[in-house]
Amino acid sequence: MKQIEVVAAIIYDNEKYFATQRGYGEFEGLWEFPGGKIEKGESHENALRREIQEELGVDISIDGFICTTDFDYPSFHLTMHCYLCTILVGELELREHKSARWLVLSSLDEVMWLPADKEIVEYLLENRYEE
Ligand SMILES: Nc1nc2c([nH]c(=O)n2[C@@H]2O[C@H](COP(=O)(O)OP(=O)(O)OP(=O)(O)O)[C@@H](O)[C@H]2O)c(=O)[nH]1
Repeated sequence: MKQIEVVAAIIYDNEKYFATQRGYGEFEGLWEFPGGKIEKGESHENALRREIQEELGVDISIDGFICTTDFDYPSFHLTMHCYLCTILVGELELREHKSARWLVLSSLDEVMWLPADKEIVEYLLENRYEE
């Protein structure tokens, strides 16, 4: 089966987490943590900084590793590495997503997450990551 390796940013500010809604493709309308595929030879950190700059127009600080999750979609196997991040420079701008929300922990379940992200949300709820 096809393997996809992705990095995702759990962007945190003032007790809220930044969730984005996919604007195109098979999973349009579902919510995710921004990020994307790691290119050949690229480090997780560089991939994450590049993707977040491309998608949201901001520079981030990567403050810690949260977890890696694996998920079997019908047509590919996903490995996703999640990092706790904060915004360093820039104003958030939705260049690819159709919508975004800052969610406190208790409202993380108010949006329809991509299937692979449910485990991440549970992990955040259990571990209560903070700056
Ligand atoms: N960025 C991101 N991707 C996720 C998450 N959860 C999850 O299942 N994915 C899946 O991981 C895959 C890769 O993400 P991507 O953003 O690079 O995908 P894409 O299809 O838009 O890539 P493309 O822009 O190269 O076409 C997608 O199939 C996406 O649905 C998540 O929280 N963040």
